[in-house]
Amino acid sequence: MPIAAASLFRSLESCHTDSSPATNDAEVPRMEEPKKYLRGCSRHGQLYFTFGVIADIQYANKPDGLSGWKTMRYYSQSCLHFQDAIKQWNAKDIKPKFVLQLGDIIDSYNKRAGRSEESLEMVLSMTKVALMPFHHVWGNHEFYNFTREYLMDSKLNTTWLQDKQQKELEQSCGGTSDNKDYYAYHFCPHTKFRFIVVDTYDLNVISGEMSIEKHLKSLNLMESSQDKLNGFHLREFNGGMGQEQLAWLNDVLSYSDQNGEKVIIAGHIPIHPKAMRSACLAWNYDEILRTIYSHQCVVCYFAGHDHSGGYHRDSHGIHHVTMEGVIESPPGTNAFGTVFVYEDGLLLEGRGRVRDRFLPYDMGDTLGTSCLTCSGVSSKEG
Ligand SMILES: Nc1ccn([C@@H]2O[C@H](COP(=O)(O)OP(=O)(O)OC[C@H](O)CO)[C@@H](O)[C@H]2O)c(=O)n1
Repeated sequence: MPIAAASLFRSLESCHTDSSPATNDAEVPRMEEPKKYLRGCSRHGQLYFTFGVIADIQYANKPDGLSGWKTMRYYSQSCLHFQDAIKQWNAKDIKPKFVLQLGDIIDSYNKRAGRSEESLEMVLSMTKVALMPFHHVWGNHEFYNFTREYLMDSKLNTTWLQDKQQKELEQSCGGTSDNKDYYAYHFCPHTKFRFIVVDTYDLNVISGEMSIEKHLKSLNLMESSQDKLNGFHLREFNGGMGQEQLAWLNDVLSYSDQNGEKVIIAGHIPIHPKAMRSACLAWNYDEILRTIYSHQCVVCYFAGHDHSGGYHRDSHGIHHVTMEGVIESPPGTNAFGTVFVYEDGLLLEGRGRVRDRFLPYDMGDTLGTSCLTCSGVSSKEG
C-alpha cells in the first residue's frame, strides 16, 4: 500500500465505527468538523460544498412492528429522525447546499388507511424549516401511494430545481425535459460537479401507467424471474430504467465528460449487486452500469431501498453507497449523512447507522480500489 494511503488508514482508525451512536455535533468544533476524519491527511484538497443525504423515511401513523422481511420498522420514530436530521443540517456552520431524499418518504400503509395525501403533507411540512432545498427521488412506496400523474404534479417533483441550462443541453442532445414520461433531471451546484436524479421505476409493475413498450418490457423481465440464478432481483418491489431514459442519461454523461465534470447519481434502487444485501437491485442494472461505464465522469451512485445499507467500489472506481433506512433506525439512533465534496474525494459523514467513509475519486493506482472507512476497513472489487 502506498505510504500516503497507509497513513490515511492509520489516521482513520481512531474514528468511530458504524455501530457507534450518533456523534453529538456540540463535541466537534464546527468549522473543523471534516478534519476530524482526515487528521494527518493532506490529500483531500479544497472543500467545494456540502450536501445532505437520507433514505427511506417511510412515515406512517402506525405502531412499530416487524416487516414482511422480519426486520423491525420504527414508524413512531421516522418523522422524529427526519426532524432531527434537518435540525442537524440547519445547525452546521457549512450549510449543506441541498439534500438528496432518496425515496420512500411515506409507507404503503398510508394507501390502505386512506391517508396518503395527509401523510405526505405531514412529512413534507417538516422541510419547511430546512435552510436548504430537497431533491426528491421516487421509490416503490411513492408508487404504492400515488399514480405517476399525481407524483408529476406533486411537491415530490423537484424538477424545478434542475440545471437552468438543462433545456438547452437536452435540445442539443435531441430531446427536452418537457416530454419525458420518466422522472429524471440533473443540476449543477458547482462548475465541476453535476448531480443526476434518476427514475429506477421508469419500468415497473406497480403503477401500470406507461407505454405499451415499457409495460411489455416490464412483464418480460418479471417473467424471466423464474431463472433463480440470474433473476433473484426481478421482484415486484424493484424496477428499472427504460431505453429512452438510458439514452438521455448517456447524453448527459457525454456532456459531463466533455466539460470535465464529476457526476453523482441519485436513484432509489441500488444498481450494483455488491452494494446491497437483499434482492434490492434494479432489474436492468447491467444495462445501467454499461451506460455509466461508457463514460469517465461518474464518481458515485447513492441509493436507498435496502434498509440495511451497503457499499461497494466497483472495477471502474465508482462508489456505490446504499444508505441505511431511517425507518429501521431504533429510537436514539438515526440514518442520514452529510457529504463534504472535496477536490480529491467525497467525505460521507454518517450519523447514527450510517458510517463515515472517505470516497476518493479515481486516482489510478495511488489509492488502489480501496474505500477508506473510519473503522479502517477497505472494501475491494471482488
Ligand atoms: N418477505 C416478503 C416481504 C414483503 N414482500 C412484498 O414486497 C413488497 C415490498 O415490501 P416492503 O417491505 O414494503 O418494501 P420496502 O421497499 O419497504 O423494503 C424493501 C427491502 O426489502 C428493505 O430492505 C410488498 O408488496 C410485500 O408484500 C415479499 O414479497 N416478501
